Amino acid sequence: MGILNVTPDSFSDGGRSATLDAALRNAEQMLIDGAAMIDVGGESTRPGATPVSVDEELARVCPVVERLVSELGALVSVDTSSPDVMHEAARLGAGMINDVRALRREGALEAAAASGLPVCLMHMRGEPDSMQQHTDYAQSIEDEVNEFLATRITACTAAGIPRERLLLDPGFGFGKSLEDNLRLYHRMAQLHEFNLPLLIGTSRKSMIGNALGRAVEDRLAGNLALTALAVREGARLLRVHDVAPTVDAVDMAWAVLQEGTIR
Ligand SMILES: Nc1nc2[nH]c(S[C@@H](C(=O)O)c3ccccc3)nc2c(=O)[nH]1
Repeated sequence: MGILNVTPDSFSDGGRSATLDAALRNAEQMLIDGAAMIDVGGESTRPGATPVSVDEELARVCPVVERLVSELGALVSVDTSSPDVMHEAARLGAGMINDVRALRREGALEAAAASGLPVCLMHMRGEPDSMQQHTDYAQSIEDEVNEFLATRITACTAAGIPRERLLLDPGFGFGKSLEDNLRLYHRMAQLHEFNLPLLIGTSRKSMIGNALGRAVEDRLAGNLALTALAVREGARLLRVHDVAPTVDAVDMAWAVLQEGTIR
């Protein structure tokens, strides 16, 4: 899963059309490099970021989703917590909803159910602008994550979203300390008890920066190590910025795990 940020702070030049063309070129390259899916996010979940209005998020996301689908025939996931954005993106041909708030926003369960799309449920404690204050957990991090995801799966099935449409994501970096992230990564296979596909997102995140003392632009090697481990632990989707190197890391790990077969 290639990450496509369409927040203005992810493009130095600002300007919507420049952003749109740049986004499409970026997405096309990720597809050429082997991405199975493009994740389009219009709300920067940066801690402390000012919340984006729904209209602004729609203005950023919808033109990109529409062109990715119509011009590139891409499988697009939309990284949003907003019911309106879910609805519009599904209408424009998005193939998956990726919600870092696991459909907890008012109306999100209903919008996701109505969309008929697969949904990735991710664990986050609190809200992006407060999550890093709450990194002390009463119970173990892995039990906190499992319990949370179990409740969200129940909420989804109760809202008419069949569990076969769900994917799970432990939410690395969302309200978690380095120790939490490493411990959770080591126990990732515990999530297989739900028998649902796992999506893992660690690309360029501070867990790599903190573990290695690397700036955000120097975290690729760290994430390739994590990628190989995630493949071994049975993860099925890896949400990354650097698609080409990640495809090699996945293929190499897969060749070992499948004893010599390579795609
Ligand atoms: N499913 C799934 N969706 C995701 N969206 C993101 S945004 C994150 C980033 O660093 O990309 C981020 C966090 C904080 C600020 C900016 C960007 N992370 C994930 C993830 O780990 N899993």
